Amino acid sequence: MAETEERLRRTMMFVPGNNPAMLKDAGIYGADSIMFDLEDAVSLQEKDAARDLVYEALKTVEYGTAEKVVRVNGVDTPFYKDDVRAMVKAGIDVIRLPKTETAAMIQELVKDVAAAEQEFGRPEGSTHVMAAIESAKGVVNVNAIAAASDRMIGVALSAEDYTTDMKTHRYPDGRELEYARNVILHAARAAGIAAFDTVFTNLDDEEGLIRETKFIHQLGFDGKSVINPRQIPVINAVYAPTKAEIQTAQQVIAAIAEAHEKGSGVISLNGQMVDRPVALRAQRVMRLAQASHLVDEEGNYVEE
Ligand SMILES: CC(=O)SCCNC(=O)CCNC(=O)[C@H](O)C(C)(C)COP(=O)(O)OP(=O)(O)OC[C@H]1O[C@@H](n2cnc3c(N)ncnc32)[C@H](O)[C@@H]1OP(=O)(O)O
Ligand SMILES: O=C([O-])CC(=O)C(=O)O
Ligand SMILES: [Mg+2]
Repeated sequence: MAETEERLRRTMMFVPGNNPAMLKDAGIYGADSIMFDLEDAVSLQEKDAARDLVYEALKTVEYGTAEKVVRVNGVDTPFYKDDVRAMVKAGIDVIRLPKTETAAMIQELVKDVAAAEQEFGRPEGSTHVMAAIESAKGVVNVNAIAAASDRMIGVALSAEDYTTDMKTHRYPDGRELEYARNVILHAARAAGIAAFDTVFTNLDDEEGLIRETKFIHQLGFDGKSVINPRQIPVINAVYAPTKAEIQTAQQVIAAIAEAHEKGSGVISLNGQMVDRPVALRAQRVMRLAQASHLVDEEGNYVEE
C-alpha cells in the first residue's frame, strides 16, 4: 500500500477539465477527492486546452485538504504522455488511469510518472496512481493490477464503459455489476488499497443513489466516484454512522482497553464477544463519525 494511514475517500468528484468555472469552485463542495478529468468529459479538440487549464488550476486554486486526482487519457492515446508530464509537474497527488486492462499498463504509467518526477524535480515517489477497471479484461486481471506497484492507492469500477463492453447496460438493481464489484473489492482489499464504486448518472434519482450507496457501503467499498456536487452530502449521509453505532463503538473501545489492562484480548460486552476485529471496526466507525462531525474532539456525540 502506498500510504501508511488510511485516508477517508467517500466521494471522488469528476470535474470536467475544460470547464473553468467548475475548476475554480470544485473545492467548495466538500468532496474527499477532486478528480480533474482530461478523458471522456473532454472532446478531442479540447484535449490540449483542458490540460493547460487543469495545470493552471492546480497551480493557482486552493483546494484545501481535498485529495487532488487527475484522470489522464489512456496509455494508447496521443494525449497520455503530455497529460502525465504536465500533471506531475503541477504536483498532482494521484493519477487515475482509465480503461486499465493489465498490470503492464500500470507499470508503464509508473515508469512515466517516475521519469516526470525526476524531470521536474518532484520528490521521488510523491505521485500516487490508481486504476479504473472498465472492461471484462480489466476485471479478469484486477488482482495483478491492484498489486502492480507500491504507488497504487486504489481501484475503481467504471460501470458505464464496463457494461458496454459486457454487451449489457445498467439496471436499477445493479445485478449486472455483481461479479465486477465483488472481484474489484477483493483485489483492493488483498492489495491493501482502496476500492471505489462507479458513478450514479441519474442526477434526479436521489432514492436510487441512496439505495446504491447503501449497497456498496454494505459490501465494503471506501466510496464512490461522483459527477455532481449534490451527490456528495447524500453519500456522506449513508457513510455517517448512527448515534447507536457510535455509542456501541465507544463501548467496544472502552471494553477492549479494559481487557488489555487485565492482560486479555477478549471481553464480553452486553453478551457479545469483543476482540481485536470488533475493536478495529469500532475504530473505523469513530473515524467516520469524526469525518462526519458527529463527535467532538473528545469523542462525545454532538447532537444536531
Ligand atoms: C462515464 C464517465 O466518464 S463520467 C465522468 C465524466 N463526466 C463528467 O465529468 C461530468 C461531470 N458533471 C457535470 O459536468 C455536471 O454535473 C452535469 C453536466 C452532469 C450537470 O450539470 P448542471 O446541470 O450544471 O448541474 P447542477 O445544476 O446541479 O450544478 C450546480 C452547480 O454545481 C456545479 N457543478 C456541477 N457539476 C460539477 C462538477 N462535476 N464539478 C464541479 N462543479 C460542478 C455547476 O457548475 C453549478 O455551479 P453554479 O451553481 O455556481 O452555477
Ligand atoms: O469511473 C466511472 O465511474 C466513470 C466511467 O468512466 C465509466 O463508468 O465508464
Ligand atoms: Mg469510462
